[in-house]
Amino acid sequence: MMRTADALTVERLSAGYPGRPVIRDLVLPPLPGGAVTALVGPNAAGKSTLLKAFAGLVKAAGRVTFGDHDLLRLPLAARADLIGFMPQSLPQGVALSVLESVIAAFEASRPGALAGADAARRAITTLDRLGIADLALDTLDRLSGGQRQLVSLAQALVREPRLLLLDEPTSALDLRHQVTVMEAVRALAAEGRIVVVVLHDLNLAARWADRVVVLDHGRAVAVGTPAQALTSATLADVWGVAARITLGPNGVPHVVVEGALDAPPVPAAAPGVPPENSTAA
Ligand SMILES: Nc1ncnc2c1ncn2[C@@H]1O[C@H](COP(=O)(O)OP(=O)(O)OP(=O)(O)O)[C@@H](O)[C@H]1O
Repeated sequence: MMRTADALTVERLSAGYPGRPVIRDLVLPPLPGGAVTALVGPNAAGKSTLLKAFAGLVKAAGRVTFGDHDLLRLPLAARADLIGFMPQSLPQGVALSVLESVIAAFEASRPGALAGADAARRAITTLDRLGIADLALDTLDRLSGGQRQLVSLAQALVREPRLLLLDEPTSALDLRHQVTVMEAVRALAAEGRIVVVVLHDLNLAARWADRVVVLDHGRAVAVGTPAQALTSATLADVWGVAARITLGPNGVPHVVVEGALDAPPVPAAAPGVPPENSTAA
């Protein structure tokens, strides 16, 4: 039975690479179980580094607690038991079938937990949940970019982790698959998990996340509901764009980017060029 009271707390977290500090003294309000948190911010803000710090894949100092666990001091095997991490890209050159790769992802973290047939059943259920059971026997190397992304997500989900860290799970997906993935993300959170998802599409974040953390230069510059965190002022300060934000009837903000703040004005259409959709006389 999933414990729903667990929250992820981050206190004075610093993380980075040798000679390259990225996250500095980060403090976040507790991220509760059952909620989807979108992590947004410009390129190189430190979003992937933060997820990797939670997962134990980069050097980190400070304090991150998850329920009773002191995450940064937990041995990697114990962390792998709690956390499902979907990286930005799937490694190339792996000659496994989709199904074999998802079974392998399960067995890597829970060796011997299920007999072969049960592990296979679980892997197929996971593929089915993401609408890609028909890819089960395809070789990883022959998949499209979007299919690879869905398989990578299946590898993170198959262990049913309590903390799910997804790095841009929708960046290569068509509209229909974006919805499939975000619905799956919401369903996973509804089961009591904590989901932290890196997204570049702010409207996707606004539509699907309960809260948004805006990261810039390794610091959280806005945290709150989508409407609180995604303001014109934040988009100007952090992304350098002029944006109009409208609020839908359910309070969900919609972001329309009008241009770069330092860009020259867009020239008017040249005279004599018929507007689109007009029929030339
Ligand atoms: N392995 C590494 N070694 C050294 N520096 C790295 C390494 N990986 C990332 N960095 C640096 O850390 C900083 C943050 O990178 P990170 O990948 O966390 O950003 P991000 O917010 O996820 O960016 P993006 O939106 O472009 O994916 C960048 O300046 C990057 O160059």
